[in-house]
Amino acid sequence: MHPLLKNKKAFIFDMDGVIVDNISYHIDALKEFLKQFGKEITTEYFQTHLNGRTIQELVMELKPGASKAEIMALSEEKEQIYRNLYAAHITPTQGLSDFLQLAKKSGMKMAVATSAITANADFTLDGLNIRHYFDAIVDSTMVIKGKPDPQIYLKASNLLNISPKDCVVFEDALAGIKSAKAAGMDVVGLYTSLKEEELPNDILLKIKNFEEICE
Ligand SMILES: O=P(O)(O)OC[C@H]1O[C@@H](O)[C@H](O)[C@@H](O)[C@@H]1O
Repeated sequence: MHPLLKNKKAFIFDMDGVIVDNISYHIDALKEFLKQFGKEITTEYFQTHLNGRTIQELVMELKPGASKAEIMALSEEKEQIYRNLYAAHITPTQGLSDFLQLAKKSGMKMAVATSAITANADFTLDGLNIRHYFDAIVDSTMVIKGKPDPQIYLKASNLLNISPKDCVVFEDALAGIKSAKAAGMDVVGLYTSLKEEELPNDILLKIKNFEEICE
């Protein structure tokens, strides 16, 4: 285990871009979904404005005044496109399985805190058969405010019963890093979705994948 992580008590994992390196599939799915609204996005716009935020919030911007049921139906529509695209490719981020085993053996509490909807969390955690590693799983349907608000990370630390200062968050997205820092947690940034130099510098570590911190 990396020396900077050893004296922490809990690891909280973001899901998309961290547990799976899948952001290009989300971008393709979103482009497809947005066609019905006559909208187009660039990869850069996605990275700076949308990655890590909930699809529900985006749907609310696309359809002001939509009911909760309409928001969830449209969110599910986009996420179904994503799951169809990614299902044949689902793979854990390099080194993840070894890292989860190592962390579990060293007594670390672990949680997932994702802006995804429940169906996507199920798809990923059961698809990779890793649900059993986690003491808590928080998705976007369980909080009122999504990332960059700190609520989701605070809820995860609360469920683990570990103080924020003893938690390390693994994140790839700018909104997610803001959320974790606002919750008072240290962040390990994965440069999966963004380039290394695009991640902020005021974080604990920048890594390409979990292999780097397994020893
Ligand atoms: O990185 P996280 O918090 O797991 O985020 C998941 C979300 O990331 C966003 O980028 C996607 O557009 C969402 O559809 C997805 O649910």
